[in-house]
Amino acid sequence: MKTKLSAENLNISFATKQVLKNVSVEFEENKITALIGPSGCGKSTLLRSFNRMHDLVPYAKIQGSLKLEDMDIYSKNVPVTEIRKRIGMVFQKANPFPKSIYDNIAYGLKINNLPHDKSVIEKALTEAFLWDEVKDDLKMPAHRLSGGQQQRLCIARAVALRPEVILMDEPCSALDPVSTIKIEELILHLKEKYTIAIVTHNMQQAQRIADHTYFMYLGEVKESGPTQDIFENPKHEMTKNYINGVFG
Ligand SMILES: Nc1ncnc2c1ncn2[C@@H]1O[C@H](COP(=O)(O)OP(=O)(O)OP(=O)(O)O)[C@@H](O)[C@H]1O
Repeated sequence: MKTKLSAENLNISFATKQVLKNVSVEFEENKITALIGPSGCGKSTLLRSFNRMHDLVPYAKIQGSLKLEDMDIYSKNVPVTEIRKRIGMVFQKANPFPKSIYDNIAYGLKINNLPHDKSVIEKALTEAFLWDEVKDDLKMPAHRLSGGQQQRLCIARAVALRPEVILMDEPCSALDPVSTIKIEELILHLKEKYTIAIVTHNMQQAQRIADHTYFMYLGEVKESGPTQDIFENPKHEMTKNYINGVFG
């Protein structure tokens, strides 16, 4: 097993509020790792720190080591554009650009000086299980797609840049059950090529797709392990209570 992405002794504060406390996590290559825990425990803050989304928050203080393989994600020598090319991100609410389906994919390729001919667009849309549904409407504004299709478009946009890691922050929480299952099938397919970290509130989802799970509480990692162990045999009472819905 190879560790693709890691955080070691990570502490993050926003002004005087400490949000992450000595967090250490490892995401293995070609695996899906779920981050679970009650609202406000710091899951999104952790995920976002991996592609430097807090850079523009002047009162954010980040201490500790974050690495993509051996590369220090916060090194002054590494441009943030390179990080975001290698570590893609998909958000809770699909956020397509106000452009056509085709241009949603082409735009990111163009600004990264990558080929953006139709075959590349087709490949990304195929990889995101969307091509067959949109191939005759590539010039249609992306916002006319359904929510689930928009989310798959955002995934296509991320995979078009050939990242190594895809971070997903509750990618299905705004979707109906059928669209959710489609995205889960897609995520399972994507792990053959990419390393995936996903924040989810959906315990069934974590069990259906994640190889490994971290349970967080009040800014700390309380327990981690193979997903099946976490759900069937949690070591801590708190993990047990959370996954059984005693609190959330
Ligand atoms: N940019 C920011 N400025 C100030 N506080 C922030 C910022 N981002 C996050 N926080 C705070 O950090 C804490 C953790 O938030 P975070 O979104 O990481 O939690 P979460 O576990 O993902 O929650 P949820 O499951 O509800 O999305 C919260 O108290 C939140 O208000």
